Amino acid sequence: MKNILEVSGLNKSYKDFSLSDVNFTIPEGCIAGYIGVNGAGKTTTLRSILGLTKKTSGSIKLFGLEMERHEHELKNRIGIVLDDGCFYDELTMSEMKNIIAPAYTSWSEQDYMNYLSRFSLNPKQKISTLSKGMRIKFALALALSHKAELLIMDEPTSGLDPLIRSQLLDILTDYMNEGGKGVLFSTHITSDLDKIADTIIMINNGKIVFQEVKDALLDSFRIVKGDTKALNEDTRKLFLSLTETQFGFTGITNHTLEVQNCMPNIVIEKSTIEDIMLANINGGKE
Ligand SMILES: Nc1ncnc2c1ncn2[C@@H]1O[C@H](COP(=O)(O)OP(=O)(O)OP(=O)(O)O)[C@@H](O)[C@H]1O
Repeated sequence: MKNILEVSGLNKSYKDFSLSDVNFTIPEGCIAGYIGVNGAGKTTTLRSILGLTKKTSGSIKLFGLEMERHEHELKNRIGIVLDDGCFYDELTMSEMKNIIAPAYTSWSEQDYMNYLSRFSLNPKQKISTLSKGMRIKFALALALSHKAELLIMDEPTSGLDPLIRSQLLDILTDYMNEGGKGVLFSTHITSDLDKIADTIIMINNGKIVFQEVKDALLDSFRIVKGDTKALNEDTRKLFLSLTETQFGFTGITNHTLEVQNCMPNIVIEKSTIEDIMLANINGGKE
């Protein structure tokens, strides 16, 4: 399978924060969820990929081509939805579109009009009067109207109501069904990824913690509940994170079989992506 995006050895240093040796790939046909808590380095990664932030070192390849050497051609093939929007507030959506569309060689006015209608957006409305959800829909309409093969979206669902979030997820599903596409979607609302992501990439404190196929990831971690008497020096080591109260313990493990074998009277439940993300931060074990 071809890789749509390859990030290798990406480093970026600010005064108080560094992205350190960030590596991940997005193969064709993959929706990758890029997760991490506030300040983990998601936006810095996405902006570095897009050349909006100057990286310290590393290689970004899109469709097998180096971003630095083929920036103009490659940007034509990417749809971008950033949380700050980068729009001129005093313009209408139609005027803003007239500035953006000529930058793309494969702009489709028909697709654009279809998306505006699907999103119930009026092209004559001023950008300053758009709600947050409307701004994101407008950014998405622009991103999807030039036959982009990779969509890069920074927190597209944050601040959106459940109805708009669910519409966005439907649109991404339709987009992927066209074939040959990829999506990199940063978020801390991990429940959206339960529905649509194929791969989960987690970043914490500027470092990649894991890149895993979502189903395999969800399969490998389990929540375990039981009496604290079952905890001892050895069994504690089987957990990434543990919470203990007077009523018992709750832990998250990726050693489920061992836990089952050596801990009696426990309850084992499935974990969510959020449980796994938090365990990888709070547990601190690698
Ligand atoms: N231009 C900058 N100059 C200095 N530090 C910066 C700059 N941009 C970001 N940072 C710092 O880099 C760190 C990572 O920020 P970043 O925006 O990448 O995180 P994030 O994971 O996207 O967080 P959030 O979910 O809150 O958007 C933060 O500590 C932030 O303060």
